[in-house]
Amino acid sequence: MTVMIDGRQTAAKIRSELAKKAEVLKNQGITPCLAVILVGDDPASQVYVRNKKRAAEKIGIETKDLHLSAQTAQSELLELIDSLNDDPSVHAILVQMPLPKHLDENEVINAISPKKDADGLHPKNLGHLFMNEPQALPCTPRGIMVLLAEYDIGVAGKNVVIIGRSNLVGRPLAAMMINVDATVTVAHSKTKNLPEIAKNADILVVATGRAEMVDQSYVKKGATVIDVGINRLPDNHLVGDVDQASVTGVAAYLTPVPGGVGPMTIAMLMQQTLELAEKSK
Ligand SMILES: Nc1nc(=O)c2c([nH]1)NC[C@@H]1CN(c3ccc(C(=O)N[C@@H](CCC(=O)O)C(=O)O)cc3)C=[N+]21
Repeated sequence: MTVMIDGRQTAAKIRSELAKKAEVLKNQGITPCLAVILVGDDPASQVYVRNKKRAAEKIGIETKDLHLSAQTAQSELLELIDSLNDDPSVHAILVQMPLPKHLDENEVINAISPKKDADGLHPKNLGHLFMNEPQALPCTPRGIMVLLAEYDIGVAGKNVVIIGRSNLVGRPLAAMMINVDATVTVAHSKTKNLPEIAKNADILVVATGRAEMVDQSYVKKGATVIDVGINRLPDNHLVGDVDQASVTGVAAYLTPVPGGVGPMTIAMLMQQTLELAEKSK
């Protein structure tokens, strides 16, 4: 029997708590505000940005939409970030990734004030995370930790295998897992004997960006499988990085795509915006 983890429901519950928190802040004269910078016209990015905006509106978080052309120069983007850093009405800044090739993502993340780092990706915040004194946290890994807690899936002492070592997901998730006493393996495209290593996992997190690459040969009976992938197929339907049909019946818990980690990412972004607004007092 495989329990499907309901990210939509968990995210909805969190959002309704956040709406109350936003109300409290407003009564204190603070209107929480998230600035979202989107460079270029990637259709997937536009969908995410729209989802973020809708979630923010419902909670009572203001958003500032800054849509720049795909040809925007690095200097222009950095100037925009500087002006948002200096704008007291803005509490959180997110630059939608990936950026067009001619732009330097790391330099852009570095330019965001750590105090307004909606994504928790600034090196200072990543450093705090690695020292187990977390400040702003990356939203997708944080959403995964909250989902596991919500379903009472313990992490301490468990073998956690993370496939994928991105700055957005794999690396910060490894730190979060270490901080709660998991035994962590980070696997990636150069890893040898990947199915064998994955099969050691009590909790397997798949964040490779390769549609349905993980099937039941990677999964230990009774494991928890977290699917971080969002892949749009040519026929326009959405699949994860896990072959869900193959893994169903083997895993004890599985996150679906859509409706798993994705909605949690957005809920965590909203939570962080409120936390940053609160700290700005
Ligand atoms: N600076 C930055 N921060 C991010 O957090 C960030 C980013 N860049 N770039 C891209 C990834 C991806 N991401 C998602 C957010 C929501 C859904 C989401 O809402 N997914 C829905 C379905 C969405 C759909 O229908 O396309 C679901 O899984 O149920 C998915 C993916 C945030 N990311």
